[in-house]
Amino acid sequence: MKHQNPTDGNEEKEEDAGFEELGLDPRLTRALSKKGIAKATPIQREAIPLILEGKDIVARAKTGSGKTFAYLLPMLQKLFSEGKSTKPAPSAFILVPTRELCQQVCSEVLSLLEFCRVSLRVIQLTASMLLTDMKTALAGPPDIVVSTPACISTSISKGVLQASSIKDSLSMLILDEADLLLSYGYEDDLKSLISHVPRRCQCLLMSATSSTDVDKLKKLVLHNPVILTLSESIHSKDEIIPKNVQQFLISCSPQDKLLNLLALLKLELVQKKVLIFVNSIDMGFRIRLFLEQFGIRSAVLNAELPQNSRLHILEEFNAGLFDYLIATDDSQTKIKEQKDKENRILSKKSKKQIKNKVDGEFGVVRGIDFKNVFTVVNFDMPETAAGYIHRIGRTGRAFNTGVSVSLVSPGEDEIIEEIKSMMGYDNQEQSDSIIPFPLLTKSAVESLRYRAEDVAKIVTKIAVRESRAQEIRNEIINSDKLKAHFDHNPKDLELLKHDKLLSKKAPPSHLREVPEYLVDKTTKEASKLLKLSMAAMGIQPVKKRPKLKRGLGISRDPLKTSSAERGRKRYPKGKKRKMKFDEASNRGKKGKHEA
Ligand SMILES: Nc1ncnc2c1ncn2[C@@H]1O[C@H](COP(=O)(O)OP(=O)(O)OP(=O)(O)O)[C@@H](O)[C@H]1O
Repeated sequence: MKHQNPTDGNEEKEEDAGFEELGLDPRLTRALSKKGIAKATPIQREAIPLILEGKDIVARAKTGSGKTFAYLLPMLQKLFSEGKSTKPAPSAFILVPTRELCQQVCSEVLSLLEFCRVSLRVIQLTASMLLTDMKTALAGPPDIVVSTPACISTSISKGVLQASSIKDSLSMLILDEADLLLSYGYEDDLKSLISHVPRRCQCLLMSATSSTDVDKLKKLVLHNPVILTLSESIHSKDEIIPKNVQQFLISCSPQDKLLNLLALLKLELVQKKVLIFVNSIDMGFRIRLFLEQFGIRSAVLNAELPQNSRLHILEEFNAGLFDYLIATDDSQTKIKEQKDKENRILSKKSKKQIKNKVDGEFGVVRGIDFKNVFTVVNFDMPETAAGYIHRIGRTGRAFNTGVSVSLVSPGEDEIIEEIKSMMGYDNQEQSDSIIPFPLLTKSAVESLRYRAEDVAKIVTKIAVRESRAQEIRNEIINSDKLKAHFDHNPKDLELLKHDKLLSKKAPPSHLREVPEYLVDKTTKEASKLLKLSMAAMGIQPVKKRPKLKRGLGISRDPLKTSSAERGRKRYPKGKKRKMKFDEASNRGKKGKHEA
């Protein structure tokens, strides 16, 4: 096992290495330049020549560093040179932990093949496929299969893929997000597949974080691999997180997280597009309902949605059709809950009756290439340091910059310490690596407290549950429409809006804008500074979305209340009573009262 570090002195020359110097086929370099990709990233500079030489490699590089192309390009070149395959089984397997990643990698391969005008066939396998669909997909056979380990082992156990043919045909096996493959419970699937992998097969292991699982996989799959570490020092923080991601935190109570999130977004103190991570689907819907009362539209990406709805939401968000996406990163909790539930239910019902509501292959953190996300917000802190790294790795990808803001409540402090020590921040000079967010002042937060607390009160558990059920109904209908529609119009993104209003009543318009008098001078300056710095970096502010359609209520400016409202009975100061939805929404019309 060899460790490879960039040691030679001609780093500068290498820095500008184009793809031609790496020995890539001109069809591939032309394809990359058509995609506007000219300069190789460090992981690509190191990995591509070694893979072209036929070496097994373990590539550990930070999130967003281009690992996908680092293995796709040499893999395609190898298959190009093998020529049209007459083999009885696929030549290459790319194994990934989630269905979303399958889709993403498969579309990357398709796009490269299209540009190269090479007629290799790539397919993806997912757990929701019927056996007949699997048979159809694997007929031929295809040259490249992108799949989760579970689907490959199912197709072998069901005889759709012959183990003997794999032994004769497989020339490349790639495990992407390798450390997650085992923690997602794919160990048995991998072991059953690996027993059929021929010795001559070239195996690649890619991940941004290392773990004992990766070590386990190395022993299982690789032969005398080259271990690629791509950082100046083992403990450099850049090793796993791009240095172009500025990491901030806001300490607040769990109850004030919605208020702080509202202040960040409403006072425009963070740059769009914004990806908000939560640990549960309920919290995702609570945030969505809360924000839409203030005219901030979003979508919730979660495991309950039909798969093509999830993919369509990702495509719409990447296409910039909406600016805020709430992603439920419940990978750890979901698997644990599912196992607990199955164990509890098993005593009463047989396993086969368990309807698995939640898609076990769902995952929106690892490897998903969200386009142009400038800000990642950890509304709930992740359960592991690796989870944090992959979440904030959704921004600052390739050569872009990004910002992460974590809302940390007193019970979440230790995960911050765990993260700092994992990233080698424990020594003093690096203790400022995750710093308090400087643009949000206490007065700015307090200025929105009344409104936020009023609205938060009406976003009850029942409202969340109802909207969650409503969303499922909408998306199942959409999903059927989507399926039919996409068959005929694959490129159409306009068909469905996933960020449409979820509340039963149209939000009151006065909550949409923050009145001038509520925003202190410092905050105004900060917001202006942010816009100027983005403009200086050539990042256009995301265009304003068209105003929300007027609901049943007539929207009016809170400061110009009607005579009837001016005469409305005012409650003596301090006298609180249970507000209903409409009164809470009218509260803003008292204008000065809030200041
Ligand atoms: N050489 C390059 N120059 C510019 N952009 C690139 C280059 N290589 C890849 N990219 C782009 O960078 C983004 C991130 O690439 P990729 O998803 O492969 O990163 P990754 O290392 O796999 O990230 P993760 O750890 O999240 O899986 C993608 O949008 C990709 O198209």
